Order: sequence, then structure tokens, then C-alpha cells
Amino acid sequence: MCTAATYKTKNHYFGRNLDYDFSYGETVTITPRNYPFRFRRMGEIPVHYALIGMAFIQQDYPLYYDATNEMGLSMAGLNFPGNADYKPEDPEKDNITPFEFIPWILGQCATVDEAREKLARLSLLNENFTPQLPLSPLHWMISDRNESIVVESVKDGLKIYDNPVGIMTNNPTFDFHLTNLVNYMGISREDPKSRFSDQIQFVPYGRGMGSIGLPGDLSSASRFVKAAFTRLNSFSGESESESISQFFHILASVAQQKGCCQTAQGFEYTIYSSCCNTDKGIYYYTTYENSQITGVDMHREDLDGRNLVSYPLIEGQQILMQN
Ligand SMILES: C[C@H](CCC(=O)NCCS(=O)(=O)O)[C@H]1CC[C@H]2[C@@H]3CC[C@@H]4C[C@H](O)CC[C@]4(C)[C@H]3C[C@H](O)[C@]12C
Repeated sequence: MCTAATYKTKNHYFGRNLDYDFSYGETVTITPRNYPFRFRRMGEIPVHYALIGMAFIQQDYPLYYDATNEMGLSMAGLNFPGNADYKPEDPEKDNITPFEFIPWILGQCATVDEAREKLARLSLLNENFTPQLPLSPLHWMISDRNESIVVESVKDGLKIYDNPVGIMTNNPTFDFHLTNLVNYMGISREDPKSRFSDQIQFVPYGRGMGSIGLPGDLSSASRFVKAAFTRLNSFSGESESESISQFFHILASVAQQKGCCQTAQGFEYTIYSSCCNTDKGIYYYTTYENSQITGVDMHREDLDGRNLVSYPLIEGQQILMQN
């Protein structure tokens, strides 16, 4: 399970929880402008926007899970098993494999509108990275500082949804989550006003009762609702510290603690949480065992370089002893 989110104060922020039962050994990865992006069917793009994000590097290729480019356009891939359907080569379309999708869009587009133009010609090609690394069933959120969309390649073709909520999780398809949200329209940040019946008087006995009914379970549908409520009601100062604190609290509202969700291989847990200041190109993260926020600033690297820059995650608690 995963959850992605956007947030805006003075700056714009984009990030996600990566929930899974094992880690591939991903690192914070910067792709500079002159690293040649080679596409399976679309040739080479020798010069492009620089990217920062979380990636698993294989054969000197950045397999991005989520990333932001130097123009502030961001994208995250989330699990979409059973619904993701990738296509054979289509001679009429730009054929891009799912693992090339983030480089293709973020390498060339500055805004969601520009991404929409690319998407109109796009087909997600059913071709593995290697036999050992087959395609993952994913769907994606793409955001700039003004809007978000969701891209789903399903049996029926490529679907693009506007995402007015700024949140994304996993299955089922995105339209379900928007409809499901309506079931929770009675929930409020304010004290509830009883509409139960005019024959009985109710007085709230404590705070937070306006949000009774907000789901707290770990399912994808419930995480969508919980994160949407938290994000849409979020209130914070404009400073970097207040903004990223609030962002990590939004993600924490749907984080997964080891032990609560069993899988075939172990337990699903929040491997990392990320928050990118998309205006400044700073990628912040925490890991399951490192609650200290660590940051990597793309502009401190040579963005005109040719080689990937990779920062291994700092894991394990960084405890500040006060005495
Ligand atoms: C597992 C993660 C999704 C977590 C999630 O949503 N868990 C919910 C489970 S559930 O839905 O609740 O059951 C996803 C998110 C991004 C993915 C990588 C994207 C690049 C690359 C693409 C290649 O093609 C295959 C390997 C590759 C490294 C991918 C591995 C893996 O697939 C990653 C990490």
C-alpha cells in the first residue's frame, strides 16, 4: 500500500509513503540534465530537465518510484495490481514502458498541461526492464503547483482523471475513490450538530466528534479517505519547517506499522515517507527506523552533469541525547 499527497503553503510540496514488505535498496537519486535518457522505442533524449526522487538504480538506469523535476512537476507510481494493463506496441503512439514513464514526462514537461499533451499520444508498453525485473502493476499521480491528475493504463486504454483531492492510494480505479469520498461528506472538523432526530437532544462529550466515522484501517479505500480529510483540513504556517512538518503528519495519518498487515513475505510497513519542496528541489525523507528528516537539495549538485548522483538512505534512529 502506498499513499501520495500534495500540499501548498508558500511553496508546493509533493510526496508519498512507500508501503511494502521489502525494500529494493532505493536511494535518493538525482538525474542531471545531460544524463542521456535512452528509451526502448523512442530513441534518446540527451538533454532534459534534471530530476530528483527515490529510485532503484539498475544498470546505471534510475528506476524512479517518485520524483520531481527542476520545473516543479512531480510524479509518483503506486501499486495497482489486477487493474494495470500494459499494451503491445502501437505504431500510432509514443510507446513508453512503465519504468520509463517518469523520465519521459519529467524529463520533458514543466506543467500538468504539458504532460497532458504527451499523454494524448502515449501508450504504456508491456516490456520488462529485464527478465529478473518484470513490470510492476502501477498507476501514477502527476502534479504541479496548481493541479494533479491520475494516469491509469487499464484494459480499456489509458485513463486520465483530474484529481481535485491531491491524494492517491492503490486499488480500485481512481473514479471509485472520488465516489467513495462522498460517503463521508457528513464528517467535519467542527463539533457535530445533531441531525439524528428532532426527538432527542445530543451534546458532544469531547473534541473530535465531528470526525467520528473517519476510517482508520489500512485498506486503500480507507487510506484515501483518511488522507483526504487530513490534507484538505490541514492548517500550518508558511515556513519550511511548519510546512514539511505538516506534510509528514498528513502522511503519518495513513502510515503502516509493522505487524498490522500480513503478506506472504512478512509485513507491510512504511519503508520511507518523502516530501519534496517542488519549488526548491529539496527532497526530504524519513524511513521506518529513522524519524529524523533528512534532506537532499538537487541544486547543490552539478545539474549540468552526465552521471547519476545517488544518496543511500540513512536508516536507524538518529537520537539527540539531551543530557
Ligand atoms: C512496491 C511499490 C508500490 C508500493 C505499494 O503501492 N504497495 C501497495 C501494495 S497493495 O497495492 O496494497 O497490495 C512500487 C512503487 C514503485 C515501484 C518501482 C518502480 C520502478 C521499477 C519499475 C519496474 O517495472 C519494476 C521494478 C521497479 C523498481 C518498481 C518496484 C515496485 O513495484 C515499486 C517500488
